[in-house]
Amino acid sequence: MTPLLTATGLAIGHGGKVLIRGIDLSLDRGSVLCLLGPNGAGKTTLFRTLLGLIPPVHGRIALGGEPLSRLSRLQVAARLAHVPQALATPFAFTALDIVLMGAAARLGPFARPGRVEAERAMAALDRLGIADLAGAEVTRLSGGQRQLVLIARALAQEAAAMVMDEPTASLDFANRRQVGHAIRRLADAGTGIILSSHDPDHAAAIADRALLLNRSGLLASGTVAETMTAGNLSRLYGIPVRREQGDDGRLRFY
Ligand SMILES: Nc1ncnc2c1ncn2[C@@H]1O[C@H](COP(=O)(O)OP(=O)(O)OP(=O)(O)O)[C@@H](O)[C@H]1O
Repeated sequence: MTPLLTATGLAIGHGGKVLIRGIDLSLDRGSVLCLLGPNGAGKTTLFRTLLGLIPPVHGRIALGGEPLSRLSRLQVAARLAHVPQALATPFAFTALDIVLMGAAARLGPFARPGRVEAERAMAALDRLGIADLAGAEVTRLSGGQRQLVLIARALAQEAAAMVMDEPTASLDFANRRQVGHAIRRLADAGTGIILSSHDPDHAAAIADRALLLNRSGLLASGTVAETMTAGNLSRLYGIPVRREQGDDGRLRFY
């Protein structure tokens, strides 16, 4: 089956200056790929490049087998949805308003969302278990609830793949777990998800594959078990890291 997203021989950076070169990645249906790396390694730059917001310095990106450079903004939106780190709006939109923006993302700029989009938005809220929050003002929701609304917005876009930049960064332990479960359930139902995290335990709990990036470039790429070794994480963060596997099979890092 054609991967949802591929990058081949990719070099990323700003203003033509290379930050990281030699990135090859592939995202399949039902898979969670986690980017790990220290602050400033280039995770957000990679995401922005994959979304077509900044041009690659070299290399090729394809969405569903089609070169990204040949796709219109609407065609990209139909293939790849973006979940930002946090909902940055001071306005009292309801959760349904926010999710409708995703449902309408595939309409032209002058089309108004109608009944079909409203139903799609409600279905997305329902799949994330927050249909009861549809009428709630987002400024009054908890950080975890707001993050679920953002994921519902991406889901309503009906793209096969999603990019999530540190989706659990500002969340407490319980909210992080709730959002993590929601992400895993979406992947198990077929969505391909590429996300970044600063928490190796959480990444190992929800991801199938990992990509380790530091300021010198791409350190490792492959399954969580083979890439998230104590040696690789020690090199990645520049501190000694130990890895243990619990009786439940979960990897934990100290
Ligand atoms: N618009 C820009 N123009 C020039 N350099 C930039 C720009 N945005 C980011 N950078 C630089 O690119 C490098 C990578 O930044 P990026 O935000 O991609 O890292 P990151 O891995 O997402 O970091 P963090 O974990 O802190 O979010 C940094 O050195 C940053 O200063």
